[in-house]
Amino acid sequence: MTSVMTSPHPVPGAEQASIDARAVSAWFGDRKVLDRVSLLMPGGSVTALIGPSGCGKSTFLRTLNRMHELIPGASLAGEVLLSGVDIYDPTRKLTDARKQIGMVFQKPNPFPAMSIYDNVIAGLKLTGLKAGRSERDDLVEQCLTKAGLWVEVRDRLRQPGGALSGGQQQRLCIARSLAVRPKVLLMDEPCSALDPTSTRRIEQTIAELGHEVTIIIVTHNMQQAARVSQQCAFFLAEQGTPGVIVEAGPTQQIFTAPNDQRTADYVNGRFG
Ligand SMILES: Nc1ncnc2c1ncn2[C@@H]1O[C@H](COP(=O)(O)OP(=O)(O)OP(=O)(O)O)[C@@H](O)[C@H]1O
Repeated sequence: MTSVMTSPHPVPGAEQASIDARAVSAWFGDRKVLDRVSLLMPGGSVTALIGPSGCGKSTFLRTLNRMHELIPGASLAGEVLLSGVDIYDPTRKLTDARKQIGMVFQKPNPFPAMSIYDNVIAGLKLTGLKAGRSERDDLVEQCLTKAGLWVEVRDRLRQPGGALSGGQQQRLCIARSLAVRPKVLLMDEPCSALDPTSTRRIEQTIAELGHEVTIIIVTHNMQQAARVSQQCAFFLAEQGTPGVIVEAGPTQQIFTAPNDQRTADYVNGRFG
C-alpha cells in the first residue's frame, strides 16, 4: 500500500519549503525498485525514512534532488514538488534543484586538502554564487555555527578539512551544504560512519537545523529516527517486489501505535 502522509497540525515552520513526492516509481534498467511512492514532507521539520536494507530508501532520497537520473540506466516516473513546483519540470535547470535541495552522504566527503574555510564556500563557486571577502567570512562563520562546528575550528580555519575527526568532517559537510542556502537537506545515513559521541553531536545539529531547513534523513537506527524526526515513513520491499511505503505519519505514532503490523514488527526489531 502506498501512503500519503497527512500534515501534522499545527505544521511546524509551515513557511519553510515542503517537499511532496507523488507516485514516484524508480527503475535501474528493467528492474523496478520503487512503486508509486507518495509522501508529503512538511516544511521546517525532520522526516525519517526507515525500513530494511534494499527497500529503496536511498533511491527515493536520490529522486528528491534529481541524483537518481545520474546513474546510468536509471529512470523514474512521478512528480516531486518543492513548495508546489515540480523539480522535474523540463523547463527548470537541474542545477536549480541541486542548489535548493542539498545532500549529506553516509561517509563524510570534505575536500581533504582544501582548508576548512574553503570547504565551506566550495559550493558557491560550483553554483555560480558570488560573494565578497567579508560576506564570505560571515557566511563561513554562520554556516559553521549552524553546523555546530564553529567553536571547535574558528582558530584553525586555514587547516585542511581532512585533518578533522570523522564527526567534525561530517559537520563540515553539513556547513558546506548550508552555504548555498538550501531549502531542503537530504541526509543518507549521515551518522553510520561515526562514533556515538559524534552521532549525538550530529543529531543535535539536525534538531537545531530542522526548524529552518526541511530535513529528510535515511536511518537504520530506530532510536535516532525517534530522537530526531517529527515524521516517519516505513519502506518495505517484500519478496522481490519494488519498495513501497507501508505507513507514514507522526514519529510518535509510528513508534507507539502504528496501524500496520509490519511497521510494529520492524520498529520493535522483529525483522530487518
Ligand atoms: N546503482 C544501482 N544499480 C542497480 N541497482 C541498484 C543500484 N542502487 C541500488 N540498487 C538496487 O535498488 C534497490 C533499492 O536500493 P536502495 O539502496 O535504495 O535501498 P536502501 O533501502 O537504501 O538500502 P540500504 O538500507 O541497504 O542502504 C536494491 O535492490 C538495490 O540492489
